[in-house]
Amino acid sequence: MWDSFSFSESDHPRVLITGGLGQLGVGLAKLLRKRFGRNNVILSDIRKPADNVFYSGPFIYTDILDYKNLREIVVNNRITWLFHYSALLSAVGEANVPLARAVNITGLHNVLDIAAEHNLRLFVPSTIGAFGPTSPRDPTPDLCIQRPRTIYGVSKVHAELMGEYYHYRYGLDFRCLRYPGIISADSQPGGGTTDYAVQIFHDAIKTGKFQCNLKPDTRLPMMYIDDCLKATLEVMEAPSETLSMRTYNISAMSFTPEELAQEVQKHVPELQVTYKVDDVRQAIADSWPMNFDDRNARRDWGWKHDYDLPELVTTMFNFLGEESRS
Ligand SMILES: NC(=O)c1ccc[n+]([C@@H]2O[C@H](COP(=O)([O-])OP(=O)(O)OC[C@H]3O[C@@H](n4cnc5c(N)ncnc54)[C@H](O)[C@@H]3O)[C@@H](O)[C@H]2O)c1
Ligand SMILES: C[C@@H](O)[C@H](N)C(=O)O
Repeated sequence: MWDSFSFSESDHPRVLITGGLGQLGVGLAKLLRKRFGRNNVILSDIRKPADNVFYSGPFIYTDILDYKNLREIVVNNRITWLFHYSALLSAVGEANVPLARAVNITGLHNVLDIAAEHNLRLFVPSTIGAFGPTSPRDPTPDLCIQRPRTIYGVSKVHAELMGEYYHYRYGLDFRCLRYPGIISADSQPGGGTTDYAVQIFHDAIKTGKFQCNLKPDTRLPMMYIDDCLKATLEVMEAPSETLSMRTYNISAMSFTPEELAQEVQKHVPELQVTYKVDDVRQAIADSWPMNFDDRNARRDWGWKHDYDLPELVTTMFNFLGEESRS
């Protein structure tokens, strides 16, 4: 269906993004299309895309739980790189453990087997949620105890270990980054513990009131979406021999709701913040890293973030302010 790409585009990887209609996938597709050509990047999901997404480049229905459907798409489109974004995040995962187990674990098995069979370069994101209460939390290094207490975290540790196992056992080119909580202006988070840090911007603009579901002093690692997507492309393009590991922490900033609210109030001084703690999310956040040690990523493939907290907040308001004026 998408075979009419130009000659120069044929030198590039042929990319498939699974779970691409969530918070991160559309932005990733935009970045990759700029780099590799519009028709070389196929966005996929089980949901119906909005018009602007559908018309911005190739989109296809892909259910990662349907092994044959996934394999057919990889074969028919001659996919060479796969970004596996489908998942149920931490809070929605706790609300539906059987579905999270299916999507995050069985789905990953399908993706791994197809990637190994067709010699794909495979990116699977992991998360700060892959650590737990017995991990060192301030800071959390790449290699330490990982005993998460959510199905999301358990499935992500499983993904890290399975990907690395397939790499060493079968030569699969598996690459994995542990993302912090990601903050974006033009896409909504999909039900995680860090969602408050996106919601505060929308509520500040719309109502001037924000009710936070975590305690004011809950410190978590966070990152602006542009940094996250830049890191993802960089680690996929890094020469294999520069990667001393296959799973890396990446970090940009760490803050508490109180610190974020203070920075937001520099732009919206009238913002009123109240706290109504969600026990499930609070317990999850209390077991996660407070600061992330990403020295190995910085050393091996030159990772460097661009956005700190003030820069992030200014960028979010510039974007949302423009949107509300248009
Ligand atoms: N957003 C963050 O803060 C963050 C942080 C760390 C890691 N990550 C990881 O990055 C990836 C993308 O995150 P996101 O925030 O865009 O997630 P999201 O929840 O917003 O989107 C996930 C997508 O997966 C799709 N999906 C669910 N079941 C599926 C199935 N059976 N087949 C195909 N697709 C299916 C959903 O429809 C959804 O569009 C995830 O793996 C997530 O764990 C995200
Ligand atoms: C941190 C991350 O994996 C996701 N945003 C969550 O809170 O579940």
